[in-house]
Amino acid sequence: MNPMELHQPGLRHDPTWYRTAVFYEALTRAYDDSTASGSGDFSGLTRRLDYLQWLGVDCLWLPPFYASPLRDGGYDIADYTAVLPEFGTLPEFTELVSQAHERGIRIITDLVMNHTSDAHPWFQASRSDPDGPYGDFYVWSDDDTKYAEARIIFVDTEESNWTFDPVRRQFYWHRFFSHQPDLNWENPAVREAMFDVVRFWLDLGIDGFRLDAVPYLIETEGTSCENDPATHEILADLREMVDREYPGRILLAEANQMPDEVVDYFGTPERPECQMCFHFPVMPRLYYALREEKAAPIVDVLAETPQIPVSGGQWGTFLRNHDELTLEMVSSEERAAMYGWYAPDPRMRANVGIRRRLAPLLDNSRAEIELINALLLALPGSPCLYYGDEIGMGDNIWLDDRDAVRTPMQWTPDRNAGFSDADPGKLYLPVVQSLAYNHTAVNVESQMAQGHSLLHWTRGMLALRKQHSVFGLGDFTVVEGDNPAVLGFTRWIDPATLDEDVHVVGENEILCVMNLSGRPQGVHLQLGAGHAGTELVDLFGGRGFPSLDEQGSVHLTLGSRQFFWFGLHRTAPAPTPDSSPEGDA
Ligand SMILES: OC[C@H]1O[C@H](O[C@H]2O[C@H](CO)[C@@H](O)[C@H](O)[C@H]2O)[C@H](O)[C@@H](O)[C@@H]1O
Ligand SMILES: [Ca+2]
Repeated sequence: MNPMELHQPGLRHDPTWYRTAVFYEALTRAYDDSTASGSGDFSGLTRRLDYLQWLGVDCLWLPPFYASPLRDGGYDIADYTAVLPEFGTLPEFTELVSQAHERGIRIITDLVMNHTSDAHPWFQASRSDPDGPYGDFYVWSDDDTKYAEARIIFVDTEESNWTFDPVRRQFYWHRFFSHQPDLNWENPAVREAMFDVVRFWLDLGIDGFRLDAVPYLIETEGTSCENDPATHEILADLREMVDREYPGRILLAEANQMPDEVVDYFGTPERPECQMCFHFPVMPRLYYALREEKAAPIVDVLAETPQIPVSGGQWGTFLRNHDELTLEMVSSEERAAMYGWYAPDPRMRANVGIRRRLAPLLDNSRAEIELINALLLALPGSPCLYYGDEIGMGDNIWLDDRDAVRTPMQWTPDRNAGFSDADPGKLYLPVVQSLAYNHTAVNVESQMAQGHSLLHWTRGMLALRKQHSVFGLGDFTVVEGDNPAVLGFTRWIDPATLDEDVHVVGENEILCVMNLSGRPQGVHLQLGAGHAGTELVDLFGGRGFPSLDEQGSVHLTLGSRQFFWFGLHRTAPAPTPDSSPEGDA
């Protein structure tokens, strides 16, 4: 058992907790202001833990809250082991961690390994004293011609990945903003310093890290400077250290890459890297499938996704986060279509993506919001919700950059949406005041009071998912159907094949059927003869569905954007995993 867990009364010993967990991303600054300063803080987050527990959140992901000039939402770190004073103190942070643990909620934080702020003392020392201990901490060059094949990521603001520093009279390398110099990971001292940062936070009891912008650690001439083999070596070394010194803590990769490249961030059985990787390619396909009214984009991207190469690995899935909805992982034709559907106003775009929240993206259609969430919860992976999307919060495209989607959480219909007691003019960003998403209409308190609100619906869905570990642990098989607008798939598991310490509850085989179209659809689904006579048991409590016939097929009718989740209760024993589930395919 992980010794830390002896001191964490609310946490159950569960080495693979992240495979069945629901994650929730909350910005400390945006969640709750306990001091009327105009900015959220740790104590504010702590007093909202009961809400998160009620909602069904298992793990809170906190983006950077470290000392920072805040020129990139805190991803520009000026001191890795100090917290931003406006967010509170280190003891207040550790209190947040222990209060979360008491409620059975784990906490992961962001680790920004690729770069620092230019205000970081390491950079200041590096630029002023090239021969000193930090002289080689960053990637310096006499000219700006190296690594010419590396793309620019922040295309809205940057023209080059090199910037001239007038103090050192050399160029420094940066994959993001010019105020975020890349660390030189070829230098062993950088690795030591960053591993110590990791130890510092793990010693405080956090449960792991989201590894920010992790493909860009190492640069090699003549390459894209992404996914370098030496970057993978660093990650494998990091995992080795964490497993040795802090067993049970997790690493989650933010590698915005194609399926065959992102999968490498799990590492290999001999050299594991991250237990989890965000699945960037699947996210835009969910939105694409909804507008094209076809299952194929989802089926295709999952078919292109290689098997996770290590045991115990898990995808992290999401609909939105604190960044733009990135369109880097779709083709230029798909991107053009998505801009047309989802970002008709150029103000809605940022870099290669769309800076809008979930509800406005879907025109506040409750049916579409429910359907895309049902996809998120049923497809392979552990889902990560973005704060405020559980109540259908809106965005503010008149704010700069990704601030559009980082406005204060809307708790009540009162002043400042119950987020802060400060003068409204003092808030770090204004509360959303648009007609459709005004905080007087969209807030937690009102939705708590309405049994059919999106908030109650979301909570119910998380609870249902939790009753069936197959959603987190199971395999995925597409079911053959005759209607391209309907996605059918099974999630299935053979508990006998799982390690003893993996705790399984609920159905072993679930059929999910989702109508991606805005019109009613009929579909004939073919599960195969091994499923002959199988009963369909609606997990939402509905009745009167036909059983599968002797060929293992069934005809279903779905309303506009409707979905079903059925337990499959076979009349004959399930085939062995090799032959299951049918092709039984
Ligand atoms: O620290 C710099 C940035 O790192 C993350 O960036 C990611 O977001 C980008 C879009 O905003 C994306 O294009 C890139 O592939 C990612 O690595 C972080 O999430 C950002 O907030 C941050 O600015
Ligand atoms: Ca780098």
